[in-house]
Parts: sequence; structure tokens; C-alpha cells
Amino acid sequence: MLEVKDLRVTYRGGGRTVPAVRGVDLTLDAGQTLGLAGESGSGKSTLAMSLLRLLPAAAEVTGQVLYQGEDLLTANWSRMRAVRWAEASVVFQGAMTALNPVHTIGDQLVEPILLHGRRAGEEGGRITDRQARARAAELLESVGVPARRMRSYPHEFSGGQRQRIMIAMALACRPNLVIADEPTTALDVMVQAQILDLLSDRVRDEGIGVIMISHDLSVLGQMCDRLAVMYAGELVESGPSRQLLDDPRHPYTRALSRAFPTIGDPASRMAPAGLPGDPPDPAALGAGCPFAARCPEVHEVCDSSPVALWPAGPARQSACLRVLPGFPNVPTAPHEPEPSPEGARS
Ligand SMILES: Nc1ncnc2c1ncn2[C@@H]1O[C@H](COP(=O)(O)OP(=O)(O)OP(=O)(O)O)[C@@H](O)[C@H]1O
Repeated sequence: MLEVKDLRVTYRGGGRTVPAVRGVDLTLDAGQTLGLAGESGSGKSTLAMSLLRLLPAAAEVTGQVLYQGEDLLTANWSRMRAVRWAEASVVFQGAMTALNPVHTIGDQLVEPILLHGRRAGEEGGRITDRQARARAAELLESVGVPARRMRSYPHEFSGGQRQRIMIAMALACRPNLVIADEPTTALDVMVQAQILDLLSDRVRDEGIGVIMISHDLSVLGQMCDRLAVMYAGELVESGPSRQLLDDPRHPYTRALSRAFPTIGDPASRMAPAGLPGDPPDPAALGAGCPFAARCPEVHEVCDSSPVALWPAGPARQSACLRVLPGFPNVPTAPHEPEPSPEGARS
């Protein structure tokens, strides 16, 4: 459904050039959930927003974002508007600012359904006002908010309910793709688990493809089929969630997985919090591995060797040179690694 090829995003302005996303390849199938993890500033939101061209004009985007084979980066604006409502939608963090305070949530749900909605099972069929209201009510119920609350305003709901309503809005037009950017970060652990369950149910029932972003690997691991880890604008590891969490193949993933407690596992709360040092300034990156300066397993070859996602097991990739069989004898020039789900970069 979605194939991202060599995506690069550079912010320009104020005399600075910030390469925030540096050559990312991704694929996502219908009904699949991909989790994108990384510290603050690693480029997760920039990557996600660039897929639907939601970035400010200062962001220069190159590469390809193929949605069902169509490159969204070159689509015209009217096509993009249609895609953003009817085919793909975004759940942002902080529902209070995303919902309009002066309209009831019923009206906010009905409007996009009327404008862009498709009747279930009927491509292109026009939907009546009554059908749109029925669909809005059904959506609200499906996210655990009683349909009689259609006439309530955003401030009359709790934070968790507002986030559920945001999910209902994202699903209103039966999208094929949902991008969820930190959808549970501001919520307490119980509500967070409910929201993740809810999203998982919708994905399973409707075959939606989801890209979910979080700085918390354990949260992503709960609901995603595959995980991709980002560092300094690049993917450093990808693979099936369970395998990646049980046996990380990149030192950054290992550090990231220790940095947050696992929900429901009190022992993991004793693990060291945080990583030593800070992520590099993306505007001042040199050659070689961008994680080398913080890496507990750094080797002298890491600063100068080519950076690429290397095969690291079936359906797995890691940008750490240590996964290469001949380490520390490493290739002197980037080559094309074998094709695999999250592709490669050079
Ligand atoms: N509008 C902008 N102009 C210039 N630089 C920006 C802009 N937005 C983001 N950046 C820079 O791009 C890099 C990636 O930021 P981004 O917000 O995508 O990271 P993130 O991983 O989503 O972080 P967070 O979890 O804090 O949202 C950072 O260095 C950030 O400072």
C-alpha cells in the first residue's frame, strides 16, 4: 500500500540547513502496523508529516512516497486534499488543540463524512445527512463514547475521551492508512492501554495500515507488527517487533529499549533511565555512524565506514557494522544490500 523510497527532508531558513530525514526507505502493507521509534529530534514527526505533505514551506522534500503506486510528492493539491481526508488520516498528540472548541463533536465528525465519506462497500457513492449522522454515532460508540454525547463540546470530555474522539475522526472517512503521531503520550498508563487496544481493534477489523510514532519502544511493541528505529534522520534498525525487542541488533535500539520501563513489568522500572549524551546536531553530521560518539560498543572503523542498513537476519536490518560477518573488516564503499521490508540507504 505504501512504499517510501529514499525520502529526504531538509529544513532551510534563518541561515541554517537541517537535514532532518536522510534517505529513508519504508514499506507498509494493508492491515499492517509499523512502529517508528526514536528520541526527540530524530526526525520521526518530520518523516510522518512529509508522507502527506503536511510540512511547512521551509521543508524541502525529495524521494518518492508511493501510495498504491501513485507518488504523493508530485500529486496536485486537489488530489492531496482528497487523499488526506478519504484515503489517509493523521492522529496527532494533544487532542484539545486539534478539536474545534466552538463546534459539537457530532458536527465535527459529520462534516468530513458528508464531504469526503464513502458509503460502506460502495466506492464513490454519495452519502446523505442522515447516513453521515448514523456513521458518526456508530464511530463514537466504537471508540467507547456514547452516541448521545454527539451534542457535547470538546471541553466537556476528559483527555482520554478526546483522544478517542480524535481516533474516531481519523477513521471517519474509512481511510486505508492512519498515521498516529504519539497518540497516547499525554495520557495515563490505563487510558494509554485502552487507546492502543482500540486502535489495534480498528486495524484488525478494517484492514487499515498504520504508522505509529513514539519515543517509547515498549508502547510500540504492544501493538505493532514491525518496528523501525530512527536516529539522526536515518533508520538504524528494523524488523518484526518481538524479535527486535527481544534481540536488538543495534546498540542504539538496545539503549532505547532499556531507557523506558515495560508496562506491567515492575522489574524493568529499575533499569537505567535515559541514554548518556545527546543526539547529534543534524546540521553538523560527519561521515560514518552518527551514533558512534555515544555508542558503548564503538570501534575505530565506525567513524569512517559507509553507513547502510545491513541484513541482520530474516526480515531484519541493522545499520551497525557489527552485524557484518567479516567485522571489523568492513566494506570500503556502500553497496546495495539485499531487498527487504525497510529497504536500504547509502
Ligand atoms: N520547522 C522546522 N524548521 C527547522 N528545523 C526543524 C523544524 N521542525 C523540526 N526541525 C528539526 O528537525 C529535526 C527533527 O525534528 P522532528 O520534530 O521531526 O523529530 P521527532 O523525532 O519527531 O522529535 P519529537 O519526538 O520531539 O517530536 C530536529 O533537529 C528539529 O529541530
